Amino acid sequence: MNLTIARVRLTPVLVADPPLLNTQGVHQPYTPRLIVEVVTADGITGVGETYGDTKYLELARPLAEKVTGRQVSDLNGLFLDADEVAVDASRVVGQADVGGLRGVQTADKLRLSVVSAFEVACLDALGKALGLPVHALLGGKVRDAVEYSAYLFYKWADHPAGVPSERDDWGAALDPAGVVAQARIFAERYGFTSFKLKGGVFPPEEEIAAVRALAGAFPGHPLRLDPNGAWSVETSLKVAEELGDVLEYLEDPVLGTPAMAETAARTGVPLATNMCVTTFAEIPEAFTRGAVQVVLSDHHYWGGLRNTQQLAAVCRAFGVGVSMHSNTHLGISLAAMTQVAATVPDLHHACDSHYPWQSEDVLTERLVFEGGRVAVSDAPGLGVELDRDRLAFLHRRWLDDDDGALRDRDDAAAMRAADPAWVTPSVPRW
Ligand SMILES: O=C([O-])C(=O)C[C@H](O)[C@@H](O)C(=O)[O-]
Ligand SMILES: [Mg+2]
Repeated sequence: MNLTIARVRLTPVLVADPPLLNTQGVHQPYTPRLIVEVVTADGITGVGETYGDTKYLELARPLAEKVTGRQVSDLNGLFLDADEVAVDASRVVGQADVGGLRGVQTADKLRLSVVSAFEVACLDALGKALGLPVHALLGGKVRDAVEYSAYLFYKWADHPAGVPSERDDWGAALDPAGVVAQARIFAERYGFTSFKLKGGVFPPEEEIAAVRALAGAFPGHPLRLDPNGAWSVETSLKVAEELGDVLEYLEDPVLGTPAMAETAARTGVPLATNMCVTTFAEIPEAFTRGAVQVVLSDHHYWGGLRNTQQLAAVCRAFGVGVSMHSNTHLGISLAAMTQVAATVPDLHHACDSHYPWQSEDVLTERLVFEGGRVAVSDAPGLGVELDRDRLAFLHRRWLDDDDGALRDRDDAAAMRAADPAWVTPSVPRW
């Protein structure tokens, strides 16, 4: 068996995204993703996926050259290669990813976000070569299905008039009744039993009312609210007091570890994060100060599936819970999330997934949620197959975006299509 990486194919794509609102603005009608394929000398292809914005592509290209010739089993070597890829300082100095929705931006985090897709692709290829599922390469599954939560968004019915986009059938959700209606669709279509509302869009009283309405419609179900750091400590404490009886956790109510620590010290409501702890370097301060009770891992920026396992082990040592963050990903990443989540013993919260919002995919068969869960595939590798026609179609859309307006996610720019005066709000917004 020859496991040498003979070539790497990088395919940036643009996939349809509905008009989902967050504190920065609104999702653009198409969002960039990067599909990574590693092909072994024996012709086995492994697939991975990550963020597709230009700064990720810029690193993926030299990394693809560097790893050619390595074994797909040489995952540690892959990370050494990634360490050597130069990052343009202007990409990270003073930058925060997607206007701050995913925490600090550092050169290492950028590298990890890219190499994670290569790691997943290598594991997929290795699993296919050995006839083993990825979870077996990670030590074996401890569960047969992984639970996900419904990811509710405030949402317009359509993208602004005149902006090319794909229609979706979700309708608008701009008030408590709309949020509950959206949650019912999630429950009916996918069987989700826990619900996360992306907040930071409307004044906190309106979002409190929406969560109350959800609690009334789904009594006893776990609920979460995530304003992406849009609130002050005092506002966060008020929300915690008003919703403490129905919240599983509050996610990133305030920005930064000091403010999270202050909030955590003054409420019994657990705090979760995918913003103040997004790298190993941020763990010591946050954990010793008790700033977070749940870390939402994201295998893309934490640097792959094995780093996700390591993060879970560190969290276990500190008595901090672990779950998963998600962002406009396709089926390859959902399969990867499911494979690694299946191996994490203490996974006590349903994972986030944007997948139901992504009507387009690059797979021959979409992954399925049943009873809010994705079954853990035991097929070799990730257990997914690329649909080359779909991949080519979505790549063609990326190529056709010749002014590059959609190649870098910009929620504030998308908002300006509806409201030309929109500027990214400074935080705390409330
Ligand atoms: O949990 C989160 O904070 C996210 O998923 C961040 C994302 O960027 C989300 O807010 C979005 O896509 O609008
Ligand atoms: Mg979040």
